[in-house]
Amino acid sequence: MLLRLSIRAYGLAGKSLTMLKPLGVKQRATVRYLATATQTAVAKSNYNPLHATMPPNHGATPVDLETFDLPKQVTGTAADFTLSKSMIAAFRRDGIFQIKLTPAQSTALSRANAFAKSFFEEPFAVKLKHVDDQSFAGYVASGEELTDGIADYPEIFTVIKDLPRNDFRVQLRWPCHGPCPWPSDAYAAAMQEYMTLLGSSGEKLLQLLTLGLGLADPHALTRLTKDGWHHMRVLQFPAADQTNGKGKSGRGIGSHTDYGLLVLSAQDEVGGLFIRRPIRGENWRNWEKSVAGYKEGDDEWSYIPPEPNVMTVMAGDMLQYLTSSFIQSTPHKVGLNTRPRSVFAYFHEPNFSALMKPLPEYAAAGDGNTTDSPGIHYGTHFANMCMRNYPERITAKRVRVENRMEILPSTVMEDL
Ligand SMILES: O=C(O)CCC(=O)C(=O)O
Ligand SMILES: [Fe+2]
Repeated sequence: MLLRLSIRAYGLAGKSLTMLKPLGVKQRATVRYLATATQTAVAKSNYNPLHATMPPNHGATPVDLETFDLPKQVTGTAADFTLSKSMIAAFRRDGIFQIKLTPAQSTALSRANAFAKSFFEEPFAVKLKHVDDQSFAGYVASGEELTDGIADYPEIFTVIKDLPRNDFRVQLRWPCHGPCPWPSDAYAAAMQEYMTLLGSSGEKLLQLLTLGLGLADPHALTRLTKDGWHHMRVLQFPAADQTNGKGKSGRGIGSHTDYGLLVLSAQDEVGGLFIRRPIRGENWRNWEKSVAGYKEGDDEWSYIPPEPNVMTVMAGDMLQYLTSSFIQSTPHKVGLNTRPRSVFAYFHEPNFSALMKPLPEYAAAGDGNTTDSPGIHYGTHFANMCMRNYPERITAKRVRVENRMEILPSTVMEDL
């Protein structure tokens, strides 16, 4: 059987090879389908129907990700160590991997999804009431969020730490701190239950990364997430022909990286997520220079087919900074499909006040960071990103009117 394949890893990008045998293994990320008649040959041997969910008009390669099952507890056994090494290898090879949802997470996700759907079905005027002028939490209309200055299409409900007005940080007018404008108590309970369950996966992943990275301090990563600034975006993308015409056609969200440690994302069966695998020579530092819009139009993207009962795990900017780019944050973008699509993206983050310093074991890895670097204040990075993405939101206006960004230096805590 003759298969024409093109290998896109590193120096071989774009070159095509002729192979005389079928692929005996699962189609891996290094192999790219060409839209030719020979594709049917692939289809016969290892056709994955999920690949066909890729949104139209995208030049990308569907990939099958490595999927891991998290242990009940991470205790440093040989099995934990092997798992941690495989996860780090997957991050460095693919920029992303999957973990299985636990039965409790699946149940909580279904419940949260029912609340999400019924809120998004409310009249626009009702949804618009759920915004907060201090926290950036709540409803984001389709076309309101900007990536690289261009409107994105999903409707979003953003869950940010729900702080009462008498919390000292709200009183002191810290940027992004305030209540979450929930549609109802039941909605809040469903979202918070799901986030708590994901939080425990996030902590296990950090414990595993600590093992796999060989960190001398077993708490080097988990101490950063004490009272972590975990948040979630409940997203609903319209079908490609149901947009308001504000952004680029076919685009759901422009290419970007996310800001903190880990992104755990559960998508429905429709499909739309593309990621950029680590490519030698490509580096970015989103905290210094925006990665928004990065190489959005080229073909070097991988399509992540929507597998049931898994979450994808991507790395955020702070994990990249801590490891001096040994693990890079994962550029990703979203395409609109022929049907509406829903996603829960959960962000496992450092404490807002935490000051990131390169991990000593990785500080000299050639990324220009040393343990003497002044470090990055996560809260400043997060607030900068909110101001960049929602410049016209009532919350951003209030930040500007009250000069709240100037408060940020006083929110830093060197030792958590
Ligand atoms: O739609 C997705 O799968 C990812 C969404 C995303 O990138 C985000 O919310 O930051
Ligand atoms: Fe994202």
